[in-house]
Amino acid sequence: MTRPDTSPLRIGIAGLGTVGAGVVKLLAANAGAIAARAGRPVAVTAVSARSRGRDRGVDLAPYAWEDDAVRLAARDDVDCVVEVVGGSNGPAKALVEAALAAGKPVVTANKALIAHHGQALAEAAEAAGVALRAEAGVAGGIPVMKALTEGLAANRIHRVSGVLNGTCNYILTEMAATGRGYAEVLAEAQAKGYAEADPAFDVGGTDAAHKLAILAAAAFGTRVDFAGVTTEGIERITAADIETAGDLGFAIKLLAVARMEAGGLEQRVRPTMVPRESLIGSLPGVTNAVVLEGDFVGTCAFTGPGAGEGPTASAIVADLMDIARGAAGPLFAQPAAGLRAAERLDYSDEHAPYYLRFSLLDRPGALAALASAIGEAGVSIHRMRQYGRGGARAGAVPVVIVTHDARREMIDGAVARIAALDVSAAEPVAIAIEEI
Ligand SMILES: NC(=O)C1=CN([C@@H]2O[C@H](COP(=O)(O)OP(=O)(O)OC[C@H]3O[C@@H](n4cnc5c(N)ncnc54)[C@H](O)[C@@H]3O)[C@@H](O)[C@H]2O)C=CC1
Ligand SMILES: N[C@@H](CC=O)C(=O)O
Ligand code: NA
Repeated sequence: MTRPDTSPLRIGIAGLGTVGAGVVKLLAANAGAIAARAGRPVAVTAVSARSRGRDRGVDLAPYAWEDDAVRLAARDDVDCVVEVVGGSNGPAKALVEAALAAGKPVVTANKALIAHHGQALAEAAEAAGVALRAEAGVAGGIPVMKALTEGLAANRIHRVSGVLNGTCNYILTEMAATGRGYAEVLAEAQAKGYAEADPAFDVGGTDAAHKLAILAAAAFGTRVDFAGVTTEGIERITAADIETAGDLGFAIKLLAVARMEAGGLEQRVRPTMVPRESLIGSLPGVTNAVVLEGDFVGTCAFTGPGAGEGPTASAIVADLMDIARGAAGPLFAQPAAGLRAAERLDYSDEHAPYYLRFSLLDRPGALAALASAIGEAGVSIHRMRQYGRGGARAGAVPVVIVTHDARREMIDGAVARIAALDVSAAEPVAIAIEEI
């Protein structure tokens, strides 16, 4: 029997923002427990960021500095690289490729990188015989990649769903709780370190789509198909939509769903109204949820913080500890070469009730024109409510409709007809309702 390696695992960290600084702090704060559990110390030796002098609340004096992050890969005192720079190309990709080529394991929080280049990078890691791990990149502190790679690995998973973007959940719940506006709450999420460098990735749904595509690959044994995710963000959701949803017993969530049916893969991210008291409907603040449905285990639900310094650092250090133990499993729960290409499922027949919000000029006949446009699109109305004057535009009145089950293309048809009416004062909003 060979003796276990008890020498320190020496880490080079690229990026010292919210996540990188969190990793430095966590490795220092819990060094003893980490060494005991991993069987050897995990110690930072070198770091890189854009600015050396910035105050990050951590003392960088003990660590070697590299201006060029990619050089971390070549350092003799770095055994393992942590990439927390961000971005699907540029220095993040160059560094990860250089580290793997040098036979060094990599831990990253960069879901954009993995969603775009995960297949090639995982194959490069396997060719080099080293680990590439990205737990922090998917639902932050929730150990969901580990669940798929280890605890649930014996199951065929047929559905993955949940809330995968902390910033959006923070915005939606703060707006609901405080009545504050979208822009103010988004700025607060940025200040707390939850948002991406470009928050359009959060509110536009792209970040959740990156994570969903990675989860789907690990859950279903398919290659990452980020381009196959139908994505819609929360940018057009207003405080009035959130309040009306509440009146109807619902909460609006940015729901991500991937499911495998008869070999076909559906992946979608969209604002959805879900029952307010449900697991998903009641998620507060930056909390994420991932629900995995397996053939033998049944349904497992995980909730926890999806973003922020501490939770993200927690996930990165857990990956580092697996590497220190020599026990890091494959990125996508199986060797990347064995992943099959995903066939996209045609789900155009899927029905759901929808919440529709229109803004109509307050004129005689406006409501009748709206109702007949909806009827012509083949959509049947379940409930309708007209609010008093005082819509976003002077002289405009918000009208909310809940439909019976309808296909999305029927809803899109109704929305297009109504948007073209001369009494329509603003672009309509359509949100699916799911009784999850
Ligand atoms: N903030 C969060 O809660 C979470 C972030 N992530 C991911 O973690 C990564 C980092 O995110 P944050 O720490 O929030 O970003 P951040 O913007 O706070 O930090 C980025 C760091 O990278 C450095 N950097 C930029 N260009 C560089 C270059 N060319 N060479 C070396 N360093 C460079 C910056 O100086 C900064 O220190 C991203 O991929 C993000 O998507 C993942 C999960 C949660
Ligand atoms: N911007 C992301 C950060 C974690 O992945 C989020 O808000 O969830
Ligand atoms: Na995670």
